[in-house]
Amino acid sequence: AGPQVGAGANWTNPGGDAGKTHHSALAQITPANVGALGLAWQAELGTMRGQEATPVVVDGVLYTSGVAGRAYAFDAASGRPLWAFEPEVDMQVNRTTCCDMVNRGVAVARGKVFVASLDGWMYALDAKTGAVVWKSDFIENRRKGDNSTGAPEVAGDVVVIGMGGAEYDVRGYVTALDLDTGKLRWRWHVVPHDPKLGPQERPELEAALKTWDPNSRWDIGGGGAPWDAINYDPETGYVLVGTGNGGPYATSKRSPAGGDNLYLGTLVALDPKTGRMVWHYQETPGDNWDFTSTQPMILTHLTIDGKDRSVVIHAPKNGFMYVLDRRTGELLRANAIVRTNWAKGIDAKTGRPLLNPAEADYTDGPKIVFPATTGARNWHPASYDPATGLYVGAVLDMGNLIFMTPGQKPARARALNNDAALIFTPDVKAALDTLPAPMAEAVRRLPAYQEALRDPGKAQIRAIEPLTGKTVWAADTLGWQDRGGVLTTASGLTIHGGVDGRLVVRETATGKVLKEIQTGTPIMAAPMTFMAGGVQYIAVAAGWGGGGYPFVPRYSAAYTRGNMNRLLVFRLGGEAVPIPDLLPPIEVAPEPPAQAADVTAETIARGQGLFFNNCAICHANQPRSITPDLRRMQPGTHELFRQIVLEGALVAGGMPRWNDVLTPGDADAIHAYLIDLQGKTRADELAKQKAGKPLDGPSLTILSNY
Ligand SMILES: O=C(O)c1cc(C(=O)O)c2c(n1)C(=O)C(=O)c1cc(C(=O)O)[nH]c1-2
Ligand SMILES: [Ca+2]
Repeated sequence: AGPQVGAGANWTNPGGDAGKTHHSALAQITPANVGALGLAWQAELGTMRGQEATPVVVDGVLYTSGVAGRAYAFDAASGRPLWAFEPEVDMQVNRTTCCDMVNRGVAVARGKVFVASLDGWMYALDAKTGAVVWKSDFIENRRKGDNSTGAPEVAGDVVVIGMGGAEYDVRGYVTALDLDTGKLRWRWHVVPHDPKLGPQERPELEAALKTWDPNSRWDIGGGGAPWDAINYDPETGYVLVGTGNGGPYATSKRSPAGGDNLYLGTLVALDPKTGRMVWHYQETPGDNWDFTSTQPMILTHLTIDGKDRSVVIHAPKNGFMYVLDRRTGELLRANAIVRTNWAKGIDAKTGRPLLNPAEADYTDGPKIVFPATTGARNWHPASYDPATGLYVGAVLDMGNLIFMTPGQKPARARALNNDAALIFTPDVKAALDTLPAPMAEAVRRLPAYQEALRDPGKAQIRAIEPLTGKTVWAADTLGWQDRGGVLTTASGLTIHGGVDGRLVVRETATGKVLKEIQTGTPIMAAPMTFMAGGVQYIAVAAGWGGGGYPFVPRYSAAYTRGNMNRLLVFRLGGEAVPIPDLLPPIEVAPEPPAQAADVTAETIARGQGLFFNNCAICHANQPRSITPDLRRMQPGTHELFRQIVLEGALVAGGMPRWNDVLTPGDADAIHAYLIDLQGKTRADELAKQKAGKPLDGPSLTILSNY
């Protein structure tokens, strides 16, 4: 492939073109006529979980994926459904999914559509019928918390897929399966295994081992899960992979003697024939902060110091924007795009960050670290527009308070082992009152606390010069949970969504808004564009979810109108989008049943501990959460509580069974805690109702663990 041209009539993979630039060469829709943009067709996806996939269009057929690895095919012009596929998913996997049941897209090649299910099976479907041609289990160790949310990537005659679970107990890897048969061709592990178990699988892992304490927490797995970005680069023939964060989070727990802990937080180039590593560049040596490098990559050409260079542009979670030579991994540029206090910069000579442990190592006490674990960037695809030279994407300039409990704990199988608590800077001030007094005092003394008060954070759609990191324009979104994917077109348009349900069209050069369409469903996924029957269309998946999904922001259409997941397709001269009705006001929590006779204050306290250890990552107990608000359980749910928690009575709906870790006594203690909480919630809400106040006040503090 030569210089970047962008996608044409077809949009052949979720990134659009071979470089995954999310840029289109199409120009039928222009700044002059975009005022006439309206709905061409829509498809309801029958779920209220998140949508993150960018659709693919090949010769008039639109293929895409949805919740837990469902796949769909539509006639791209008319929206006529051609087929739909729903994998049989073992919902026990939800015990180790940090960030909802999302899926980021399909691959299409050789008459087949490839999609990976949440529980780690690759499905090759007949592109014409949706029938399963083969399926292949790509999880290495089913006793661990491995799962899958990413899109498969075709590289020659293999399909490559990553996995997730680095907040739990996994050792990360990518897997290559034979395109025609699904047979395992190779696997590349991100981090070494316990050296006591014998030689490493590959020479590059023997090299990596030298950067780990021999007494690392191998039992927890080390992490590194490459859960999103994988790019096959036809120009070099390499597969580029962005690897994930360390597990547990803190280096001092994971690898007590320190070290870079290769290949965490790294871009690696692999040979797709063998899986052998060709080069690597570690963006976050010795990751402490869930700084994954799994964020989407863009492959293009840039003129640097007068020379044309084949580059990868990468802005991972850690707050820097990197430009690397994609043949060699040589660092060409690195600039901070947000506040970063974990590193003072990147040394251009060595390519290494200038680490700042005084401000960011939380081994001996709480720290406020910029950026937050949510990342300066996350999975939301950005776009590179070659005409203006602008990288346009969602950027979050925010930090978090991070702290951990002292000492080492035993690993818990298929459970959270990240061992760090997080409070985002917009909530830090309010949250200090809930912390033990000495910790709150320590936080108040941090220089970064003043910074958090001065500017708790902002989320923006920004246009950035990749070589300088300089922002050319920025548009505020509604809050840190309002982040979205971006499309640019050769006609000078930038298109993105908002979680309040708007589709926004801007002028790429200036950011000026040219058109807004209210859809009534939150839009986080990236819009894409294609031609069918001589007409240019713009398609986007709509639905709130992903990391932090149980905390539905008040400003999102998920909160005000439900979260009716849809695929929305637009064209010039289209119609108004049908908008879902407003939800009725929240009702007072129903009266809970009486506590069992033997319940004491200790039972309730024990139940609360168990709840926060096992349940709270999904059940945030927020009004209008996607997972049930357990302060509002109906009598029937209370009656079935043990069956639901221990026997899997609601497993089909996504609620796993827990009888392997919780005893009936534990389940009863959790129930006692929830009955107590429901009673208090009801009393509080009755008082509010009496005072004529709304029941859903300002958003509660977010204490996240992902
Ligand atoms: O470490 C991991 O294995 C892992 C997996 C995932 C995922 O698979 O979605 C996310 C993260 N980490 C993560 O740190 C993160 O911020 C995140 C956001 C999202 C999302 O879909 O919104 N997924 C994930
Ligand atoms: Ca993670």
